[in-house]
Amino acid sequence: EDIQTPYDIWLASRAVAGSKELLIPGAQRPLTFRNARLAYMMLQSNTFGLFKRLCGSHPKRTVLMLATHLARSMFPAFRGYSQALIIDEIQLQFTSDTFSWPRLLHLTGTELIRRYIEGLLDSYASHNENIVLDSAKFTVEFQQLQQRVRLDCPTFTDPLTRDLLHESDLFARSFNGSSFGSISPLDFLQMLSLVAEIVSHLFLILSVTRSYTHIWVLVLSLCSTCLPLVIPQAVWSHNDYDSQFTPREARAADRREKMRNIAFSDIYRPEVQLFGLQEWILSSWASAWRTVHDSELAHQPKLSFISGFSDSFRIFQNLMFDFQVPFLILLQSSSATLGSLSLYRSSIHSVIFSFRSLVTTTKMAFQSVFLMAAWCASTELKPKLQPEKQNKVNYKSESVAGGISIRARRNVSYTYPGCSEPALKNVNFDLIAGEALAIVGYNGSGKSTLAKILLRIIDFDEGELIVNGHSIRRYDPSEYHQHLSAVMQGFSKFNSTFRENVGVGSIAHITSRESIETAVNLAQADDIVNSLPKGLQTVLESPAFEPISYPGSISTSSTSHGLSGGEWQRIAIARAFMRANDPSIDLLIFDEPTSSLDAKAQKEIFDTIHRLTRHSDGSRRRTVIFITHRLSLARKADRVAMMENGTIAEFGTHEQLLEKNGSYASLYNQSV
Ligand SMILES: Nc1ncnc2c1ncn2[C@@H]1O[C@H](COP(=O)(O)OP(=O)(O)OP(=O)(O)O)[C@@H](O)[C@H]1O
Repeated sequence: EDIQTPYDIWLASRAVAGSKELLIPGAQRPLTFRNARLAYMMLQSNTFGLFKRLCGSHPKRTVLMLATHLARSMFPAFRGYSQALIIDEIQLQFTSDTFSWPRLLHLTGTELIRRYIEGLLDSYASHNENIVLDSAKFTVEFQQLQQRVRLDCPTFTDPLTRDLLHESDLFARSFNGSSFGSISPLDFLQMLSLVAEIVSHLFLILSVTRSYTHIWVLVLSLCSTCLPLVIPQAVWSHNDYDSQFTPREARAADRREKMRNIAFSDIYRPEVQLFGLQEWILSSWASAWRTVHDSELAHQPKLSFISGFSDSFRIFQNLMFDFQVPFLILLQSSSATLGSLSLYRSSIHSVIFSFRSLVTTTKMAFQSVFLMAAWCASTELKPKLQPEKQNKVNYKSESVAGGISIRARRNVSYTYPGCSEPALKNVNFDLIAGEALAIVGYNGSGKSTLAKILLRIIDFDEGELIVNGHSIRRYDPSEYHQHLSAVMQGFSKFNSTFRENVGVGSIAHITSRESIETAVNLAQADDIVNSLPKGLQTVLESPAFEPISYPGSISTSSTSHGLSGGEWQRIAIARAFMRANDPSIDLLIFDEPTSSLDAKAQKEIFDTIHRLTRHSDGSRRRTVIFITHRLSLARKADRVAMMENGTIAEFGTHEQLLEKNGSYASLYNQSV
């Protein structure tokens, strides 16, 4: 097997012995020799790089975190030892009749100061650790989001890629600890600390084992520790932010979720690519994250100089109550001191508990290695539509006058993944720059599929598509998208304000009220805006948005406003008009943009589209392709493509097709 990259390791770990099937995403990997070897390979080649990537913004603090983690793991042994010394001293004073209060106070005082310093160090270490972890959490979530908005639709259709992203998400989410357990690189840190704790205790145990009494204590301790294995586990207590959120923070938390939703949802992906929303999503998410994080920080325990005290008082508890009858009996018949026995016993307890934690943590870490592999591999994923560097050509607007020229050659065909029948087959046509093409045909005949291929949202399997003299595959999709505007059939309905729903059509102008109002006016949506309670600022209800509720989140259902299909359609048209008049736009594609509008509105919108495709002197400026079921609109186009069963059955002017007296003529005659 040639296993080298994190992707290879991840894929190999999903293999089911004796079967060709793969483990379902998120499934636990069995502990086999092969998986252990894979985990080792992953750790060896990627752990350092990953740590560097996640904690790279705080290198000094990370080193300090590692050091304090190790140092703190030795505190319990050190504490036990110093406690034993005090007990021995007191015992000696009692037995030798030299008891003195000042001596006792001196000893206790020294111990209190030691504990105070230890508490202070603890507090500083936690403070430092929080800073490093917060930054790692941000990085992991940011990179996850970045990778989502970077990838295109065809990349997501690959089932293996979907599984990879699923497991990579599990890894990213594990940083929050609460939902999936604490599987993360921190497990390795935890394992290191536990090993250090065990070693320090073992060292202590060995150094004080002096008599048979100690062996007895060892046996007794083992018994007393193993019996109550059912000791209630410490329960992770969540910080309850309920009612602590200010409205601004609640809005930020809400916005963070919305941006995540846009980045993750398949529904939004085409338009995220088409309108180049990547940067906007990332920056909006990052700023909302910071607002929420700042508020969470305000509720977290502060670095405190008094925290050392609380721990100091435990010494009294240990001194007074932590002795048991068997130990006292043993003590009577032995030369061992009370302090050494108490230390011995607590160390054995600690070793046993730490060992149990180590086993649990190691099991989790073993699983997390494969999720880590998924995360590392997912950051390397390449968008499928991205051309190889050596094949890439720059899109030149001025290369063809009057818009974009399109030639579909050699039987362009496309079959959706998982389908047996092609949705598009043997498509060939020529469109001169500046021409208007109407695509008509029955439902399911492949019109939208052809539009998506022309929009470079999906690829095609066979044939050749030449745009402005070059294969469409040679353009960087994001560059190509900057030269077109579109209304897609399944356009996005963002759970956001009316203004933002329109503004995303041109991110550069999203804050310009004037641009938005112009686009709204062109799409004849002014009346809708005027009827809304807060005008452009009204939050619209999106069927695609599923808000995740959490304490303090605002209820969007009570504040958002629903719209009709036709009203949403006007928003989509306004969105396309946001950039349609930009000089860089060469192609407009409208997939049934006015299907829900009345005849008058349809005509007016098409007049606007026609105006946008012409210079003021009437010369051609942009190519326009529109899909419509309304043949009275189609007849106004320069060319008409009649689609049937996934192919262009007839192509020509309206008059030519009528003359032909074929499918188009019969469809036309039925509709008038
Ligand atoms: N995502 C998809 N996965 C699998 N098959 C699909 C997908 N989208 C469309 N199809 C299939 O491809 C064929 C063409 O669909 P397409 O949406 O291009 O038709 P259309 O001509 O635009 O139809 P309509 O007039 O109803 O909008 C149909 O048979 C449809 O079922």
